[in-house]
Amino acid sequence: MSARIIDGKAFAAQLRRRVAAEVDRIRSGAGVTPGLAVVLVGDDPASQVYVRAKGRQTVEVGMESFEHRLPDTTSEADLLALIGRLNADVRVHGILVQLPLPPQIDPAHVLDAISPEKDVDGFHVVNAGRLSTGQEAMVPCTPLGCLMMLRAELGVLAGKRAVVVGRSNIVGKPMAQLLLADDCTVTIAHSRTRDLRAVVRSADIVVAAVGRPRMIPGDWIRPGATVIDVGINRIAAGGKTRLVGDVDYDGAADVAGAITPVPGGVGPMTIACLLSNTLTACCRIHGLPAPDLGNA
Ligand SMILES: NC(=O)C1=CN([C@@H]2O[C@H](COP(=O)(O)OP(=O)(O)OC[C@H]3O[C@@H](n4cnc5c(N)ncnc54)[C@H](OP(=O)(O)O)[C@@H]3O)[C@@H](O)[C@H]2O)C=CC1
Ligand SMILES: Nc1nc(=O)c2c([nH]1)NC[C@@H]1CN(c3ccc(C(=O)N[C@@H](CCC(=O)O)C(=O)O)cc3)C=[N+]21
Ligand SMILES: [Mg+2]
Repeated sequence: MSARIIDGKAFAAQLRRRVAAEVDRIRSGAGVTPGLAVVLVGDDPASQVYVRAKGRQTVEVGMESFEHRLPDTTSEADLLALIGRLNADVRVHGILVQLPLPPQIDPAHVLDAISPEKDVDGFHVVNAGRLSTGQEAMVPCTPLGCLMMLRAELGVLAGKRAVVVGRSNIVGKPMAQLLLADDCTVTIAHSRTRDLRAVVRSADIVVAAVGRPRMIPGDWIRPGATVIDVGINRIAAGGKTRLVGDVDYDGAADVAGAITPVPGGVGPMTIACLLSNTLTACCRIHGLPAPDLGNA
């Protein structure tokens, strides 16, 4: 079998067009322009690439973009003070502090300081709690993007056996919550899981969020399964570098029913969902009906 390729770039472009249309609508209707503030501490090259892409796409959908670049010597107190100002700024509806942060800053303190209603990453404990108890939440962008692609690929997810490999607070755990909310039978695997091969082999849906290049070989995949590869791993390739996922793409594409490529899969959807979350946050803050763009 040869898997369908789930085109995350095309999905993301389509979601951005819908966001742009809604931004237009609330600007002319309510006189409100959604604004997203992105904070980058330090000069990690990968983070700079993401932050630049976010800023550009924010402007492209008609939102206001506020970028704050701080030196990697920034103190936690100074970063918390900036977050306080962004929380109070009525032009700002979404706040994202790019991770990872330099070692003198405790990410938990930072995520805690962001007003939950402006927490477009969905990393605040209030949003994690709201998601896991089935209340209206800001949903983390990466799992939300994965869910949207899975729904588009499979239709109803109820009853599917889903295996999420990875249990981080930003990807694995919220991904499992979203699949559970869509009535999947969910297994969360991690570094202490016994016989990972057999666990993965049982899945109709595999979401890989580990951070180990091609750790999941094709022969672990159940024939016809849908594979969502969250991993973004930069590896050396003939003097240059390239990105690969957590799944061996070539091997898995022979057996899977459908698979996301890396790059061009989950990554672009993550940024599109960030824009969608900013629109949602803006609508909730201003008491406007939030459009349903496939949100959880
Ligand atoms: N496309 C996108 O938009 C995004 C991509 N990513 C990418 O996704 C990947 C995961 O990110 P993140 O969740 O932040 O990573 P973390 O490092 O926070 O978590 C990795 C998880 O993988 C588990 N793990 C590690 N080794 C194994 C193993 N041998 N077998 C099974 N499980 C294992 C860990 O288990 P344990 O808990 O036991 O240690 C942990 O739960 C990375 O490649 C990252 O770059 C991340 C965010 C967004
Ligand atoms: N507060 C915070 N929120 C995040 O959502 C967040 C973060 N910190 N820190 C880092 C991770 C990682 N992440 C990615 C986003 C887009 C791509 C993406 O668009 N990738 C392209 C390739 C980009 C390239 O070529 O490098 C693709 O997969 O096609 C990847 C990774 C968001 N993260
Ligand atoms: Mg995210």
